[in-house]
Amino acid sequence: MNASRFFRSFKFAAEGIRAALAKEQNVRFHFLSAIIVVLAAFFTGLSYIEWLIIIGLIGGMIALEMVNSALERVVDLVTGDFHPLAKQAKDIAAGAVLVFALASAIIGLLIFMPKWF
Ligand SMILES: Nc1ncnc2c1ncn2[C@@H]1O[C@H](COP(=O)(O)OP(=O)(O)OP(=O)(O)O)[C@@H](O)[C@H]1O
Repeated sequence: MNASRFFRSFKFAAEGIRAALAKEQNVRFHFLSAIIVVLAAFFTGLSYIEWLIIIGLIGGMIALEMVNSALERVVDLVTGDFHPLAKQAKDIAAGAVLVFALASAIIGLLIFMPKWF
C-alpha cells in the first residue's frame, strides 16, 4: 500500500468517526463515559497494567459500538421491510455490545473499588 492510499483510508476512517459521533447517540455516550473514566483513572492513580486494561476496554467498547452502528446501517440498506434475519442481525450485534459493556463494567469495578473503599 502506498502512502497516499494509506492517508486516503485514514481520512475515510476519520470521516467514519465523525459520522458516528454526529449521528449516533450511543457512540457519543461512550465517548463521554470514556472521558469520565480516564479522568477518574487519572485522579485515582492506576498502575501501568491497569491503564493498559482501561485503555483497551475503552477502545474496544467504542469500536464495538461503531461496528454495531455500521451493521444497523447495512441492515437498513438491505431491507426496509420487517425481516426476522434483519432483527436477529441487529439484536445479536446489540447483544455483543451489551456483553462487552457488562464485562467492562465488572472489570472497571474490580480495578477502582479496592482503591476507593
Ligand atoms: N428491518 C427489520 N426487520 C425486523 N426487525 C427489525 C428491523 N429493523 C429493526 N428491527 C428490530 O426492531 C427493534 C428496534 O430497532 P430500531 O431500528 O428501532 O433500533 P436499533 O436499530 O436496534 O437501534 P437504534 O435505536 O440505535 O437505531 C430491534 O429489535 C431491531 O432488531
